[in-house]
Amino acid sequence: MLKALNVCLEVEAPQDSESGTLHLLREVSFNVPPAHLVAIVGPSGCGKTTLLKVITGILQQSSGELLWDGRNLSDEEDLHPGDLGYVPQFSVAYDLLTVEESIASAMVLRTQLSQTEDFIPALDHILEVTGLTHLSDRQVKVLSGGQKRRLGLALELVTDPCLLLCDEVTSGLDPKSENEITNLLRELSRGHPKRVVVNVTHSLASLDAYDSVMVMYQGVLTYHGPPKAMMHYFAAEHPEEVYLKLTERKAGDWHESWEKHQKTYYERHGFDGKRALPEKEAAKSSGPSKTYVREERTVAKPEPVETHEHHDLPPVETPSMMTQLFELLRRRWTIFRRDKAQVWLHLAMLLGFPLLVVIFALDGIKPLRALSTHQDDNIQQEYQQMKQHQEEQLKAGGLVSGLIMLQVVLVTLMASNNAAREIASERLILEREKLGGLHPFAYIGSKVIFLGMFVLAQSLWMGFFVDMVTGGLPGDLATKLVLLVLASAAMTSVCLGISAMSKTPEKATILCIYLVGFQLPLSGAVLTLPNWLENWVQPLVVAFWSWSGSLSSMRSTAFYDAVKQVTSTDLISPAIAGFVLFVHVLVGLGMCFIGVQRSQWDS
Ligand SMILES: Nc1ncnc2c1ncn2[C@@H]1O[C@H](COP(=O)(O)OP(=O)(O)OP(=O)(O)O)[C@@H](O)[C@H]1O
Repeated sequence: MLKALNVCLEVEAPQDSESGTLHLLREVSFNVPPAHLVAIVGPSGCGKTTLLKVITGILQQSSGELLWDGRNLSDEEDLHPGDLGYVPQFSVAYDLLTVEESIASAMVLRTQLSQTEDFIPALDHILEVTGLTHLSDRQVKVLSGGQKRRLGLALELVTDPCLLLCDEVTSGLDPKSENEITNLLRELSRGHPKRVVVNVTHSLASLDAYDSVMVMYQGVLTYHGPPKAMMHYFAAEHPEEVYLKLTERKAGDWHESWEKHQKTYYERHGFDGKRALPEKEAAKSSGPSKTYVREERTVAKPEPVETHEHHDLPPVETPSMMTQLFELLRRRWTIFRRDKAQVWLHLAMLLGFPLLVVIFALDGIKPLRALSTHQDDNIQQEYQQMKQHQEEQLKAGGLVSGLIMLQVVLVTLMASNNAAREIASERLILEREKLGGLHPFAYIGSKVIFLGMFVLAQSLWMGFFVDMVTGGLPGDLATKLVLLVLASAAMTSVCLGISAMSKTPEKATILCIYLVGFQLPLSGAVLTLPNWLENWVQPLVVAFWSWSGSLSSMRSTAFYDAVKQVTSTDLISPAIAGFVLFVHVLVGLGMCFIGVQRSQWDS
């Protein structure tokens, strides 16, 4: 049984509002007996979704209690992820996966069926009961609104939950489909002796199929009883008239009225967990409010519940973290492969950016090579010899510094492009999957491995290619490559952190673009910052560490002096630069962990 006792939810009102607090739910109390299908109806904005979110635990009530099967959900642990099914209003499937792939992925992430031979039959069964078999190989992006709602429901059926909460799963369907889905919800409510199915709906036409209806109005519960008795309670001829009746009184008055009648209605219809009263006795036992409610006509007797034979099985166990991680990686890779625009963009950047660096090097390769032949231990002598070629040397210094910086900036640009939207663009799916038992480390691990492949491919190819074409830039190649990889990893990690903390992909993208945009001017490679500012800014600038560490790796060559002539920014040793970049990676991962853990349903 699902029970609510005086559940209230208050939030801070917007600053310009007169009162300091908004009462989204006020003293909502109800009992929903087992094997029961209940509809929540009410005018838009009356708190239906909010009530569902409080039941799921997404929102925490300010006061009051919620009990499931006698267990207080506020004091004890939330429901087991396998016991709770929540179909939100929005689609929680990836556009580029097919219907079948989406359900199969939910099964792998939320159950241990993937290891067994029951996997395919279970998948086929879910497709069949939700009427999606003929759409199984269709991509989610081409589904209609109604079909997406069926899919949302199918994704929740993978764990056979005891408490199934649906937010407008029947909205946007044609009357036939709406009937089919309502009947399916009804059948599901009978499929387990303890199961409760709740559906928020705007459609008043098919209320008769529900065992009971809750009518919400401005955050209060104004009625909870059988659909036919609802018409009587509100003295309405048609269900639609109920909404009109609601506006005739204040929400508080409706609430008081219902408080007076709730007990009687519950006793009469057996919602208090006891047997329903015989009809005659029930009619005597309560008279609805004389002023607002007419004499009761025929009260719909709840249909005899046809409970399927069902053993009280423990909730479906969630799979191991590694299983989830590999499934997330597999799924991410499938989505990436199918997003042709992304694939081409990545290829263009991977191959085009190193070419861009090389184009800038073309003119300067000659003096660069000339300079490289003069390197030896006697730098002073070398310097004297080179004095006459002052101009070429300055050019070579500027070129070496510029080429290293250009590589770093382009690599960080690719990194931010890879990571900025990675989490923010799938936030709601992540929230749903977290509720379904997804381990945050499995999720973050899959992102680290997926983006790590780009980090390695982009930075190593950039480093090797430029080195190969220019005939070898000065300095130790291995050190330069490590610093380039670390620059890419640091920017990827920080941008992934920004993505995890941001409410929308747009916000994440803008922040990451700013971050990359400021790398060049703040690195000190072109203009030197004042000392007092440098100490504050430099620790945060990825490009500075990779650039200056790479230049320092040339310390034993004539290039170092040449470079020092074109910049007065202090250059940091490769070891320190590598360490600071590694710290950046850790900070980004920390942000990512905090952001992923944080609940962001309102994205
Ligand atoms: N976090 C919040 N802060 C402030 N107000 C909120 C918050 N969440 C919801 N609300 C407000 O609470 C009210 C109820 O919202 P809710 O989404 O529950 O309505 P609803 O009955 O489901 O509406 P609809 O039928 O249109 O989906 C709305 O006025 C909404 O603006």
